[in-house]
Amino acid sequence: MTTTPPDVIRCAYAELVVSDLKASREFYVDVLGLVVTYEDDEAIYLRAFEEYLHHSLILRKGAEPALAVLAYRVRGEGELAVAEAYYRELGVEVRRVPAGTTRGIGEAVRVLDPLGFPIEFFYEAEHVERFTQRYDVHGAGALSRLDHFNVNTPDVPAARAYYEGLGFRVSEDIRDDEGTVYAAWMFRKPTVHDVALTGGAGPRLHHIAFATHERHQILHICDHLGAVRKSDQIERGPGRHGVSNAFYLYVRDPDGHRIEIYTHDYYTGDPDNPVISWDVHDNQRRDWWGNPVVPSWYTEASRVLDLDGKLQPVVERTETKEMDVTIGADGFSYTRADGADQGFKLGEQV
Ligand SMILES: O=S(=O)(O)c1ccc(O)c(O)c1
Ligand SMILES: [Ca+2]
Ligand SMILES: [Fe+2]
Repeated sequence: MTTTPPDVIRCAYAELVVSDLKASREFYVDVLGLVVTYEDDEAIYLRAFEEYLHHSLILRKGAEPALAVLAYRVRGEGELAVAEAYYRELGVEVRRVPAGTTRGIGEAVRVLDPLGFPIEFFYEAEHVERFTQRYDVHGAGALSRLDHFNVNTPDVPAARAYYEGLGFRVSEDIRDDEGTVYAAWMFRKPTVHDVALTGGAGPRLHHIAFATHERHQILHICDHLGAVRKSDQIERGPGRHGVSNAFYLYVRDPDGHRIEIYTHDYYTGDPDNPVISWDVHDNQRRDWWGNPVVPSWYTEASRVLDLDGKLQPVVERTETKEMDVTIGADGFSYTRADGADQGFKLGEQV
């Protein structure tokens, strides 16, 4: 690449297509407590309590539940031309999007990136009230901000190289002793990640994560789902991640889109931030307490749309799959890496 990449600040918003706006509103607003910035019959624009840009999540009514866009904020309007040149040199589809194409967002550049994801770069956005200290409207499960995207892509090293080209750095990864890489976490903002690359058939959206300040807010969301008899929307957790050290919960929205609620990861902003590499057979990598990763977490994810709103085909992963090497007949995970008793968990337990 001869051109410099756009200066990305952070992950900023996602647009999800949902089949039933009312059912989705009950999930994202009534249960998760996101704030409605604007809504009409076609779409709902949502933000978390610390956010002052117009939205960090759009729910758009449509027949085919899918990811419509992942948007990154860049450091200034001038970065749009940089993004345009960078992606034209990559040889992928690039479009200039006039201000207001997306309510609340200024001029933007949209690309279908080399991994097959619809990505937007923007700077200008409408400011709305920041509810940081509006404790009178925070629920007991208040979400503070969007934290990261997690995407399924078949070739993690290739995806990592693409994101490193964009100036993202790796904070943690999961690999085996043959050198297969199963996942990588990459950041621009000084936290563990803005985007995670999860080896698997892709392009697919694995999840979108919101941060809370406190673990008890995550526990309240679990209790709230129990109270409305929607505990089946809890997919995995609550628990403590090995990678990132975050306390976490995964829930599935009415269309099956996966949302993570996440708190307590760590600062990564210094140039010499040490990269943490996990052995794929370490049973504490994905849950520090050794609790099992439910198979649906490995297999299910949301399809993505191209820039014209058509479903993108999915390419299977050709390298070994994490689920195959850690659970099932050939799978194993240890709690202790060496010594007589390694605390093996049999496949069906992990
Ligand atoms: O399950 S992992 O500990 O690998 C993990 C760490 C951070 C995340 O955001 C995540 O979704 C999953
Ligand atoms: Ca706490
Ligand atoms: Fe996550």
